[in-house]
Amino acid sequence: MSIEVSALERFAPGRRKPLLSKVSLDVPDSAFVALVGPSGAGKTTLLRAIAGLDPYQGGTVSLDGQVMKDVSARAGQVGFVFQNYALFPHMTAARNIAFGLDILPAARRPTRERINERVRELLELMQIPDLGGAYPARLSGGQRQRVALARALATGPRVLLLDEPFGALDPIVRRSIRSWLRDLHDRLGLTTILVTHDQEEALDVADRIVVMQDGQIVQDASPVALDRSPATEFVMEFLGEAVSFPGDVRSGRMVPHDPLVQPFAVPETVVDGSAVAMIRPYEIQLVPAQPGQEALLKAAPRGARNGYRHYVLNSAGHSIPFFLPQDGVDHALEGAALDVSRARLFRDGLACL
Ligand SMILES: Nc1ncnc2c1ncn2[C@@H]1O[C@H](COP(=O)(O)OP(=O)(O)OP(=O)(O)O)[C@@H](O)[C@H]1O
Repeated sequence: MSIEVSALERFAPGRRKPLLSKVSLDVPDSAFVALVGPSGAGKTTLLRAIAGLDPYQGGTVSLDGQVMKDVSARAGQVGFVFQNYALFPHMTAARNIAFGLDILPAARRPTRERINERVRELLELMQIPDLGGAYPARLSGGQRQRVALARALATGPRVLLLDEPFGALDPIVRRSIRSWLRDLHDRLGLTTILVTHDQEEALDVADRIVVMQDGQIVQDASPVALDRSPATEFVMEFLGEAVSFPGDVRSGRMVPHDPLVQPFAVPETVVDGSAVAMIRPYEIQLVPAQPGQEALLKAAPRGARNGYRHYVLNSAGHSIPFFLPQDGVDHALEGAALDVSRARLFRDGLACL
């Protein structure tokens, strides 16, 4: 089921800035989208508006091209799991899962046998077949999240909205539950929007990442496109550690101010003027310094990871982290300069095209 959000606006009393300012978003059928952004960007506000849980003052939300007016219009089609959407503590896992079916009007409610069968199916699907009789207090965090997901899926929704559902889980459980969630999404043919604070989680699980800032969408792209071409300096920094090298573009070459960094070619379309090159530490490479160029003398080792050693050097007033393969490090450092030709270029905070 596709989701189309068009020019959505939400205002709050006593607040001048809109919580959502003309947000538009198209999520095709079967897509898995991660919604990321700093705290207060409007992610939860947008998700709740899509779910129909909060009012909005302008714009529309459509499912499969049908404009949805309120939460009842979405009933049964949209399942949601919110971080604070706790299980009912006085009900077993099975009754929690059945809840959405139990409260249906009599005419639409399946028989008791059919409901119990559906609960059994969902417990199987969640890989917790024996926990139907357990009360929430007895379940681990990961098991509770599976029950909450089962409850959201009980009515057979085609859209799943998840707001930080794994926030409280430890990193190992979190990693395994998210790949399981992705499998589930694929198997059930769902359309899923996941709000997460964890960039790695977003890049790992989603086929599209939507970055929000100040109640607006600043970029909507695949993980690969987002990494290769962040639209703004903010997006570049938000998605992971980045190092900035201010400099000048002159006739198709970027010349960083830092003397340790080699100039590099940029597309002819980038006009001359000041610019900032931004790069991930693992993309920085060492190359032999050109004759007459300042060369690296030393860098402080800072531990190792995955066969690479982490270094930090101080140059031109700021520290530059980078990684080198662990073999042959020492002679690679001496007399070297930094190659940052894999950097993205920005001007006034926006990507240079
Ligand atoms: N009902 C409301 N009335 C007034 N302000 C609100 C209301 N709901 C949210 N806000 C404000 O709107 C902004 C966006 O909040 P929202 O919860 O959507 O952000 P978020 O991106 O989900 O943040 P977080 O990552 O911290 O959960 C925040 O500044 C918040 O204080």
